[in-house]
Amino acid sequence: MSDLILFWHRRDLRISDHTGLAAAREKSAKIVGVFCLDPQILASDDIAPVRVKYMIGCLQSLQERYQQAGSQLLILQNDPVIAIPKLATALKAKAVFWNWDVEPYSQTRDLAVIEALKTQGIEFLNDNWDQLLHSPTEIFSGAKTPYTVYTPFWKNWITKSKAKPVETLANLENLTAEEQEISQLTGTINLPSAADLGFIWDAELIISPGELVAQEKLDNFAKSAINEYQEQRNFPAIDGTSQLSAALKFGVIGMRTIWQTTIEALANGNSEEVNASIQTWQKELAWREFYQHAMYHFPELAKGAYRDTFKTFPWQNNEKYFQAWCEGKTGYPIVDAAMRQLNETGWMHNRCRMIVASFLTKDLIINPQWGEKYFMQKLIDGDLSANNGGWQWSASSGMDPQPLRIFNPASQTQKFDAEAEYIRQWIPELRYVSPEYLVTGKIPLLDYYGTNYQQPIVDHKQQQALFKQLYQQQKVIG
Ligand SMILES: Cc1cc2nc3c(=O)[nH]c(=O)nc-3n(C[C@H](O)[C@H](O)[C@H](O)COP(=O)(O)OP(=O)(O)OC[C@H]3O[C@@H](n4cnc5c(N)ncnc54)[C@H](O)[C@@H]3O)c2cc1C
Repeated sequence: MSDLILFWHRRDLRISDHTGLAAAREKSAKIVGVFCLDPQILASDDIAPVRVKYMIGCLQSLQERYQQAGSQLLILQNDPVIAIPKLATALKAKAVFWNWDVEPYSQTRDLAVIEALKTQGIEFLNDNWDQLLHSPTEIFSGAKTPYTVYTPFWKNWITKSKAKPVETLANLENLTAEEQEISQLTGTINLPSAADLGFIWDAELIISPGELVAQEKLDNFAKSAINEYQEQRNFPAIDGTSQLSAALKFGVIGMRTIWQTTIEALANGNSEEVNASIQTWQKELAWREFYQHAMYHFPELAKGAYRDTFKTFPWQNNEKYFQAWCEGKTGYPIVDAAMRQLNETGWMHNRCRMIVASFLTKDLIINPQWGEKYFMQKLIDGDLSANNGGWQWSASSGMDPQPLRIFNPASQTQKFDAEAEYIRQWIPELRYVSPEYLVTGKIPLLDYYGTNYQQPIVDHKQQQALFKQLYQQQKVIG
């Protein structure tokens, strides 16, 4: 009989193209998966019910995938620092394997698990960076320091050779009947629903869970939309992007598989435009890695502004404005449409994420951390590194060298939603207002009476002048 290896899944809910599982499979055929519902994570105040529902769906699919491979995925609901070593000890596991993560909480927790395993004499392997093409310990500047600017990071990152997808887990041995009983006595449970955990999301998921769905999504994207990505990705009324962010957040698809798809697409690309489009998409994948590396090297990013000027910025933090922003009732149609898309579906188009983040910070002069947290409370793909990176970029508080980027909601709409299709989709009360008013945001007074739509809560021109003034003062103080 083979030695038992427990594989602890966290943000890698699949069995295909999985480097940690492949490493475990080289050692033994007896691999049993385990996922621990961590009460500390579930109790934090930035969890989106839609994200939990998606995750539970992915766990269900992972259970099926394990069964097909001949084994199973066990579920625990307890502090992993206690529960994982306890289960491994009870089952006399030879080793516990998992993939390493960049987030500060994960790293502290994992070190505690390692200590507990060591005291039990159980082996562990945790140095796989499955969710990245290149680990944060691989990419450094000429001065051997981590990059703080994206473009030089990309130039270096793209030159590094990338691993091929690894084989899907198969032909496994399962626990014996006796071991099954022991695992139950040690606290394994049936997979609960999101509602059982107290997270209610009644609407249909905008993105179906599971690795087979994610693979299909990738295949469909690679068949057509990737070829026009550069052109189409900025228009929120068009399905021009992959919508793979939730799958990537939970590791429902492997990064090597995604990369390989882009290489094949480039090989089949029949024009310079098509190849430029594919490379633009590759650059987005590199943004994801850049922000994860940044979080690993500068964990203080999770706590607030990176730039000194913004560490003590006099944010006005008007609660009524914040509420209006959250509810999509600012009177700025593009901002409101985007916030309503987020509230109703748990997803928002990237262009709109940038617009609403700029609006919250530069027009409403509200601390970006408020917006960052609200996004985490709503997004199906909410991810600490990407979300923090996006907010710091938009607020000008991050590592980006171009500090004052202020989006004008009207000109953004004219460029990216010129027919106001997106606005009319998400703001039903504006459906019958002429697009020419919606794109400028200058809606005739008469239309407000007919629609009940909110008049603008602030004046963009005035607010951007105020923001610039505060910024200049702050620079002098700083
Ligand atoms: C304020 C703000 C907050 C954001 N919060 C998140 C978040 O919580 N989770 C998240 O995954 N993305 C976040 N993003 C990045 C981006 O908006 C989403 O990744 C993208 O909209 C997801 O759609 P897609 O999968 O169709 O992307 P595509 O355009 O198809 O891109 C492919 C993949 O590349 C990655 N990616 C693309 N753009 C970025 C980016 N700017 N930064 C990091 N990774 C990127 C994502 O994993 C994405 O799935 C945020 C952006 C901003 C401006």
